[in-house]
Amino acid sequence: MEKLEPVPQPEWDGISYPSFIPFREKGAEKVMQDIMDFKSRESDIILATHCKSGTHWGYEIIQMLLRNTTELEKGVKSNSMLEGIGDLSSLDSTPSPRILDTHCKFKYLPKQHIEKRNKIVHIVRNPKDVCVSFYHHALKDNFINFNGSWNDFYELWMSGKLVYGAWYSYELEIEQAEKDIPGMIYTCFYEDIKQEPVKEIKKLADFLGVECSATHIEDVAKATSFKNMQEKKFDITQIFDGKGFIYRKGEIGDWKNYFTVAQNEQFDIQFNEKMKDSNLKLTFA
Ligand SMILES: Nc1ncnc2c1ncn2[C@@H]1O[C@H](COP(=O)(O)OS(=O)(=O)O)[C@@H](OP(=O)(O)O)[C@H]1O
Repeated sequence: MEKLEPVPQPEWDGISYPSFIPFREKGAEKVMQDIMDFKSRESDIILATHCKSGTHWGYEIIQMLLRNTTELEKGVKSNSMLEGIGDLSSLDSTPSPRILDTHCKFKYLPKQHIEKRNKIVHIVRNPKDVCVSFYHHALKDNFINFNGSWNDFYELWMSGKLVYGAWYSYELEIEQAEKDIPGMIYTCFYEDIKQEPVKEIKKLADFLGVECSATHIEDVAKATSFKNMQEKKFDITQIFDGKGFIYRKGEIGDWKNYFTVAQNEQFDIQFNEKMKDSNLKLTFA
């Protein structure tokens, strides 16, 4: 594959962001302040994820539950990402309930949404698989300043300097918020949804306050299977090699195909140190 020229990455508050975030056009301060000042509706759902944790998947499950449909949303999910939309007032015309997704840390979420205790769905994924998924994304899409090998990417991850900040700080911050404001955030795990989609989608429906039949839940699980989404969803990177990067593999444990024994040991040491006060129960299968 032809190598891409690196592009400069915008920064704000010590964190770098992908080049498609409209920092250059609007100014970083304005983009982030607009998110924090965003006027929330009671019915808004924020889908909060660190990158590559299953955002597109979660988005489709939520929209199917809320809209009582099994149709995948048309097109690329780009008009719901808080930091990706240049002009947030464009969301004024989106009918309720709106699903708004973001990879920004909890402290940058819309203040009103938090004050009103509106719902937040948070998906966590084994960070080793997140790292591998991120690596593939970075290779195909020049949204971060990366042009290297797996080992280079692994080092970048370990340095905590990837876009949106370190996985650890993201997850620890949202875990703390979940403790501080009980009932507002629903945390689910990529691996659980993959292994028991019907059970997990039912739990999500309960959190969202959506009543639906067992048949509908089963249909949503089928419609949002990796195979169906990979086949039917348009992925902008299909222009690169026909495969895209959003619906790449959709598996648990792909990290084992990339991490060396030494990298895995080093990762575990960092993970155990950073997460020593966390109660997150992750699956490292
Ligand atoms: N339906 C379904 N089932 C299982 N897995 C799925 C599904 N849809 C997307 N994916 C996988 O999620 C990974 C992409 O995560 P995100 O959507 O969060 O990416 S992004 O940060 O918004 O770019 C990416 O993971 P990898 O395949 O490991 O790269 C996707 O394949």
